[in-house]
Amino acid sequence: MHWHILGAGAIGCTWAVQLFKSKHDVTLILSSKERLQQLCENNGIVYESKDDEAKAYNIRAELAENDTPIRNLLICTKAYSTISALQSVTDRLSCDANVVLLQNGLGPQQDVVELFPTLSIWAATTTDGAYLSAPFRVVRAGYGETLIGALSSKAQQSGNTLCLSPSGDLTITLTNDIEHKLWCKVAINAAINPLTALNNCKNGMLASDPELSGKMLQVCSEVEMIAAACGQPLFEKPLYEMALLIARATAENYSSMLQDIQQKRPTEIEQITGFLCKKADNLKCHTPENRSLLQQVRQLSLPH
Ligand SMILES: NC(=O)C1=CN([C@@H]2O[C@H](COP(=O)(O)OP(=O)(O)OC[C@H]3O[C@@H](n4cnc5c(N)ncnc54)[C@H](OP(=O)(O)O)[C@@H]3O)[C@@H](O)[C@H]2O)C=CC1
Ligand SMILES: CC(C)(CO)C(=O)C(=O)O
Repeated sequence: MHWHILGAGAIGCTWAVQLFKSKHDVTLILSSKERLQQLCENNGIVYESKDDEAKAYNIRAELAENDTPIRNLLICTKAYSTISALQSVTDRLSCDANVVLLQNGLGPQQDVVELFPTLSIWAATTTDGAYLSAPFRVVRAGYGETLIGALSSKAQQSGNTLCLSPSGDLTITLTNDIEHKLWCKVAINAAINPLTALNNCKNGMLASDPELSGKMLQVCSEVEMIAAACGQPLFEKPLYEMALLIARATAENYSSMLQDIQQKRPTEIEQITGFLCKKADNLKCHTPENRSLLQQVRQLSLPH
């Protein structure tokens, strides 16, 4: 199976290597000639993990302007780039193409389904962890699970025909309720990411500092109210208990939002808290804690 991957960051490089190792044909679609040159100088993607020493994988790459058809596309950009990334290659998609969106946050996935109603759109959410130690040098930091499910009606009608597994060290599970899984992930990210970003602290502090735990409790109650009003009840346990569990399990981690701010990159705040606040506005729900976090993180986030 031939997979094109748009977004050769930490997650895109991880997937490229794992699909390549599982004998899929893989082509990266890069954003510029400079990035093609970088990949070439790197001798491909260098991948390392606790089980594998650093090793280079010679993975093919091209620009969006190339005109070969795309049958399977995985988009692993940040959520704010999903739509423009997809638009850069839409004229190359074959009529039966599968498009998989692997991003944190919510909003772009639904926008893509609306903008491209005839495409077979899938969404994915992952608890894997990876980071780049340099361009195209990826370190697999955590082994989690990736849930994938059909989002558009065309994907739903096609059944579970997505050919992604077996895919090396990735644990991939198909789900028929991906929207709910995306809501659960966005709720956890809304509980943890803005507070750690604004307080410049590791995730564990949200569980150990009573003042921060109190704020997280308020954030969680508002998020639960919005989710319920949108017909998306979250976990069996209260969101606050789930967020505390995850903050403790990832106590030594810096959230992705804090890392984005520290490294002067745009954040995904609009697709996390921004998405929830927009829903709250439409439903006339009062969500002062999330609104305040949204405004404060906006001030620290670089525009994209
Ligand atoms: N890293 C992790 O451990 C986890 C990440 N996630 C989520 O996965 C998603 C991806 O994260 P991550 O890999 O860390 O992000 P990165 O920022 O590392 O990678 C994003 C990549 O997308 C590329 N890109 C953006 N627009 C385009 C375009 N139009 N054409 C080609 N390439 C493009 C960027 O390349 P360029 O710089 O050349 O523009 C960049 O390399 C995010 O939503 C994140 O929240 C979820 C769980 C864990
Ligand atoms: C779960 C959490 C908060 C772990 O750091 C995360 O997904 C993130 O940082 O974006």
